[in-house]
Amino acid sequence: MLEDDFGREVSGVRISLTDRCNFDCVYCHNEGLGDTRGPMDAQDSEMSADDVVRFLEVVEEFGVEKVKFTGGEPMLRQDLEEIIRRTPDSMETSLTTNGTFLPGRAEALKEAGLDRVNVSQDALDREAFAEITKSGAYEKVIEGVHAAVDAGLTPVKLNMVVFKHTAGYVEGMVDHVAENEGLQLQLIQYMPELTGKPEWNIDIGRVHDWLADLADRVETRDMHDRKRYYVGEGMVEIVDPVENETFCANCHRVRVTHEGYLKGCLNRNDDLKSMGEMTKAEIRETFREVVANRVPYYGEYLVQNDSGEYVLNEKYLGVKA
Ligand SMILES: Nc1nc2c(ncn2[C@@H]2O[C@H](COP(=O)(O)OP(=O)(O)OP(=O)(O)O)[C@@H](O)[C@H]2O)c(=O)[nH]1
Ligand SMILES: C[S@@+](CC[C@H](N)C(=O)[O-])C[C@H]1O[C@@H](n2cnc3c(N)ncnc32)[C@H](O)[C@@H]1O
Ligand code: SF4
Ligand code: SF4
Repeated sequence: MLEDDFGREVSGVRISLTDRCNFDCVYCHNEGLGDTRGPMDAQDSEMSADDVVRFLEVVEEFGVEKVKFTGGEPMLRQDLEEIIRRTPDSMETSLTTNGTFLPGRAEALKEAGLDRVNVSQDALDREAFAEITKSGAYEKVIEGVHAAVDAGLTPVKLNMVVFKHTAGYVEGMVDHVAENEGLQLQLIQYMPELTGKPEWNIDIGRVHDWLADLADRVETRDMHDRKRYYVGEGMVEIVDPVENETFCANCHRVRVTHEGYLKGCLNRNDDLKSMGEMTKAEIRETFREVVANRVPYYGEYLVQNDSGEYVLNEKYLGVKA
């Protein structure tokens, strides 16, 4: 396995298959690319299934054992089943989706080799859901979650971004996963630095404290040092990257944008490396280079100046892959 200068082995890759989406969530960071969503038709600039598979075959050689497919909305890719079918068997394969296209496709994804799915569901309330996602697809998403559980794409993690619009629904979602087999809850700290709306922020520390009191037991996951709270039959995981040095110190994934750029960190766009028409040998070298240039973001790469603004740590100015 390749390791960066901070001792972080790269055991996983996170691939955005498209930046297109049928939702318009108010907080969306579009995997670090900001609001770059274009037309809904398939775009020539998107990596082809062949490109994705070639990359996966290369990183398998380096011991990468997990792949996460995401987007935009990855299920807008009609060749998603093909990509999953051609993903190396040695890899754990998961998908993060808004869930609308799972009804009718969950079974086929399972048959193609998908192990599990995360579905974004920010509230158990139709109106709040519509306000956040700017879509009327609440029922479709609920149906999608059921389809995923029935197809055995479990555990199905429900992704909920904790911010001003959802804070009142956290308790209901915790009860929901405790009562329904096959579901887990993933509470995601809102990342204001990607949206420019700091006023929507909620203190995630309070959610940790509340869950610590409620839980029967607490575990810490290797990836990102994330806390997992076990409440009754349910599990609630907190994803809290913001200003969290421990999270970054345990970051083991390289990212790939929908256009086939490798990047060492979600929040950095200055270390992009295009795979373009590369041969496997060239991808091998580029992957090594991107891993060698990885630096933790919070605590190391990004620091606050005297006015409280986030600026690049001088130590890393000029670090470009
Ligand atoms: N800053 C940062 N955020 C991340 C990272 N990985 C995941 N996230 C955020 O965590 C949220 C949930 O991501 P998912 O794709 O559902 O899954 P995951 O938590 O990464 O992985 P699994 O739990 O293994 O399925 C998203 O909002 C991501 O942007 C990371 O490395 N850095
Ligand atoms: C960018 S979406 C892509 C996959 C898919 N469209 C979906 O919504 O699940 C991946 C995850 O990022 C989360 N996310 C988006 N913007 C965020 C932000 N500003 N802060 C925290 N999480 C965010 C979403 O809630 C979602 O769970
Ligand atoms: S569904 Fe996912 S990609 Fe689409 S707007 Fe919402 S968070 Fe962003
Ligand atoms: S270094 Fe930190 S911010 Fe960057 S991808 Fe890893 S955990 Fe996320």
